[in-house]
Amino acid sequence: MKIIIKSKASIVEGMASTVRDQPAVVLREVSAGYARHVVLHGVTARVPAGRATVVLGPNGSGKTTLLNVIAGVVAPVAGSVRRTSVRLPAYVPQRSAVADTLPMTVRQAVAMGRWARLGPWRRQSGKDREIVRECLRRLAIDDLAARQLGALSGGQRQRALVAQGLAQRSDLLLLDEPSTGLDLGARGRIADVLHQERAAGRTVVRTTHDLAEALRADHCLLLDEGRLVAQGAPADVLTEDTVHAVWRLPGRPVARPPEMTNLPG
Ligand SMILES: Nc1ncnc2c1ncn2[C@@H]1O[C@H](COP(=O)(O)OP(=O)(O)OP(=O)(O)O)[C@@H](O)[C@H]1O
Repeated sequence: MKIIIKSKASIVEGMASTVRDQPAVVLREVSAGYARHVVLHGVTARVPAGRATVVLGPNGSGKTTLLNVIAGVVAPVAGSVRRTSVRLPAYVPQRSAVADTLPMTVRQAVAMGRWARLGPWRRQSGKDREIVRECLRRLAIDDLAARQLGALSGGQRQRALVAQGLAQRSDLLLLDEPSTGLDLGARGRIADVLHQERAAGRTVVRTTHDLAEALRADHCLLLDEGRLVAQGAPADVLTEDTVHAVWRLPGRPVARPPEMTNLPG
């Protein structure tokens, strides 16, 4: 294992075993954004299969955009994205991205996770209904199943969105800040569920602002101003120096954030 941090035109390489795992997603020189606004610049990264990966970076660094690119919601303007998963990824957006006014119950919202698998008449089978019940149970929201989604608290709604993601039964689960703003109980519940998904061999990728949570993941992608500045085992990537540099924290003599120019694999 090694990590190298140099200044401009430098290399930050977390040579953890995770980077040698089979990839679930490979991005090569990806640039992407919205209309004429390019947000990601030449991102080359790997997401190891069957592992938990966190995407970190300051506000506006491009975490959601990267997740959108992996999900296929945003197409790159340059570079390539290769997903090895057979199924479409399950994407759990930030709850602020979901309208409060959606006229549906929690059960209906979770059942939407089955839509891609339903037949032409969108009729749920007994198995679909069982999967929905199971996902409601796993997120401890079965007692809220008949409530309107818009009438829930932020934390309850977040759990409903995660349940919808699980209901898709994808082998690649993408979550945008699933724990932000949640109380300890809700965070713990979501952490447990994601841990179980990973233990079942699924690939879990989530964005977060929580360093402690990030350090518990297997793999970390660190973004700064739309560029990948480090990837590897979280303990190797999230060193004090790197964190101070990327988040521009005061009290450290780091002139500028490191820039990744070379990647393993
Ligand atoms: N739909 C959009 N249209 C135009 N620009 C967008 C859109 N979504 C995001 N952006 C811009 O892209 C840049 C990166 O945003 P993104 O949401 O990917 O960052 P982030 O790292 O997830 O931020 P945060 O930590 O605040 O959630 C920002 O400058 C943002 O204003």
